[in-house]
Amino acid sequence: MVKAVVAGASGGIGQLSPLVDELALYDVVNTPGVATDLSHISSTAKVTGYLPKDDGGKIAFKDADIIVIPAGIPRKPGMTRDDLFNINAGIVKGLIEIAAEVAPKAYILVISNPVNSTVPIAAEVLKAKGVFNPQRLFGVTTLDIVRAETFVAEIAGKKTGSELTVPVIGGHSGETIVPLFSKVSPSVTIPDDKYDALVNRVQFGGDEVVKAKDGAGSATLSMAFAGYRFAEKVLRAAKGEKGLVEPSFVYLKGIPGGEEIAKATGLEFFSVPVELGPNGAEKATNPLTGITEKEKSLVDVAVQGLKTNIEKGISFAHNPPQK
Ligand SMILES: NC(=O)C1=CN([C@@H]2O[C@H](COP(=O)(O)OP(=O)(O)OC[C@H]3O[C@@H](n4cnc5c(N)ncnc54)[C@H](O)[C@@H]3O)[C@@H](O)[C@H]2O)C=CC1
Ligand SMILES: O=C([O-])CC(=O)C(=O)O
Repeated sequence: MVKAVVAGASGGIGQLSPLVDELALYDVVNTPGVATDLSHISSTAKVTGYLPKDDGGKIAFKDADIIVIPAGIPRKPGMTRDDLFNINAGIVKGLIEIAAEVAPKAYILVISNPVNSTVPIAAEVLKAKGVFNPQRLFGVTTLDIVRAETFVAEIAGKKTGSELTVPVIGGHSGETIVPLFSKVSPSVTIPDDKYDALVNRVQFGGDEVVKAKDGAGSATLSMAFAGYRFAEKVLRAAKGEKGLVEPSFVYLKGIPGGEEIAKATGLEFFSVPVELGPNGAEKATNPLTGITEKEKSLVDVAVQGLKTNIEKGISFAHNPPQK
């Protein structure tokens, strides 16, 4: 039996249907409707919806195997992901507190932005409750990889991005997002005159959507695709499938292979390709070996931005503003 929880389930991203036996939806609004809607899909999953009243959060999260968190506000044009911090930091903190109490062994997938700060908040909350397992906490950066695959495929003349593996590392906002085109598999040649624009499009793909939606939010459908891809890999790996690798924003020191990346970057958190397995992130691969000079300078810029974002999250977790 696999129980999955989606917290923030009534939003644009939350309405996805993972491959699970039991799907508990939690949100501050609308979950009865979303749950009824999803329950009509001919899958084996039992779908239930919970609201905060009557301890709905705790009941929804209780003994979950995987908890996906897309709860919180999305961007509007002109905003950075960091502008979401003041509202979303508290939302993520509250949800992780529930997870720590009633589902301490769950794989936790944080989608809520700013991921560069919400994942450190989650780690600190779990540490304070004595249940932090770094191998089971993931910042979801898969949409950056999906975008990179799509945009590289366009330039490389491939039919679809799914023919390519494009590592994207670092964080999940603007210049903290670092695509490694030198490590695309199968390898591609990016013409020099297209390189900078391609990097920029991957780094600011989210802004492209925010602008086009013109006030109606940020990416939801492509994020649902990306979230599903990542969650499904975590679940397949949990069931014993081998060779499943996907980059994710993780706490490096708690994952085999992560220590050397933490040393090289001076950061505790960084998105790196992780090999998934029953324990969660079984191994982190050092993506920095053999990268080009251009990629090295992108990493340097990313590291600076990430340092600030990570510190902001950690400090919020220890000193949340008084209400
Ligand atoms: N990691 C990534 O690649 C991406 C992250 N995002 C982020 O995902 C988040 C959600 O985006 P959307 O679904 O478009 O927003 P949305 O506004 O459509 O949905 C968010 C949902 O969260 C719910 N919510 C608010 N407080 C809550 C709480 N305390 N507990 C449970 N649910 C709560 C809201 O009621 C709403 O239904 C945003 O922060 C957005 O920036 C969006 C796209 C990509
Ligand atoms: O751009 C945003 O705010 C949402 C997001 O994280 C993305 O689409 O990558």
